[in-house]
Amino acid sequence: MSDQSRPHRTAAVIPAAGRGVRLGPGAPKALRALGGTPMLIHAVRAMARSRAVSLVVVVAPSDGTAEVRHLLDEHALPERTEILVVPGGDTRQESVRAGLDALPADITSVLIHDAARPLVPVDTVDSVVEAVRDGAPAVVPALPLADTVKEVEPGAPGRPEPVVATPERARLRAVQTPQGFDLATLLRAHEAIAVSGEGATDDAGMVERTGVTVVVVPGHEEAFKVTRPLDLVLAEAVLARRRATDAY
Ligand SMILES: Nc1ccn([C@@H]2O[C@H](COP(=O)(O)OP(=O)(O)OP(=O)(O)O)[C@@H](O)[C@H]2O)c(=O)n1
Ligand SMILES: C[C@](O)(CO)[C@H](O)COP(=O)(O)O
Repeated sequence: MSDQSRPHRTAAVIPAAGRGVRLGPGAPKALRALGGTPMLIHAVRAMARSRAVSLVVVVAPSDGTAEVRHLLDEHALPERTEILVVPGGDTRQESVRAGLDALPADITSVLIHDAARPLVPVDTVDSVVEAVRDGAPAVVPALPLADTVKEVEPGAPGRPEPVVATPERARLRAVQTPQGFDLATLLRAHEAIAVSGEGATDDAGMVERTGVTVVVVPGHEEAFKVTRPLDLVLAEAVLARRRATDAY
């Protein structure tokens, strides 16, 4: 359980050090444009829109910290939000760890948010923060699945893969970010996983392995991850619709 006696201060860590291989050749994914603005700037604004977030740590490509600092300086961001930039690592897990290491001592809870999810609405961010502040040590936004999922036995490349199981779809959720944590809980998970040397595809998965219960709050369709070229087409369409209908 989180320490309820300390005053809350929430930070967001944005891992943005990936190359974006699945998106295709070009600049690191977080620096590519969405509606004329780098995806990372959208992601920082998405975190800063939450009144609960007073610090954002951007984890930049290790050879791109100066470029990222420059980008942040030239785009409008709320003045009440402090922004730090640190260099990332070779894996998402290492990049998140670099962001956590930069947090000041008064931070009690943290959001980990993919730069690759630039359009997450503030209500989703706030509901994650609220659940953590209410005492949940680990919270993920998630949506039910539309497709049926099969577990397969991976075989040789190009060969059909045998199905070994069909998990009950109604019990499955597709997990998004920001994922919210009591900071001490997430740090313990990172330390435990670093020792065992195992990788993990999200932070909540690491916390689960330490025996802590992770809870789910509703995610949002527009919090999807820009991973492949078609995702960028969809993100452009969502952004254009927002700009036509909101003061975005
Ligand atoms: N070494 C890494 C790898 C990933 N990330 C970040 O983790 C988030 C989720 O990763 P993903 O969408 O897989 O991004 P990439 O690793 O850039 O994509 P790909 O796997 O296609 O190269 C992204 O914001 C990415 O920048 C990171 O900070 N450091
Ligand atoms: C953290 C995540 O976005 C949750 O769905 C996802 O696991 C990241 O995976 P990636 O392969 O690093 O994009």
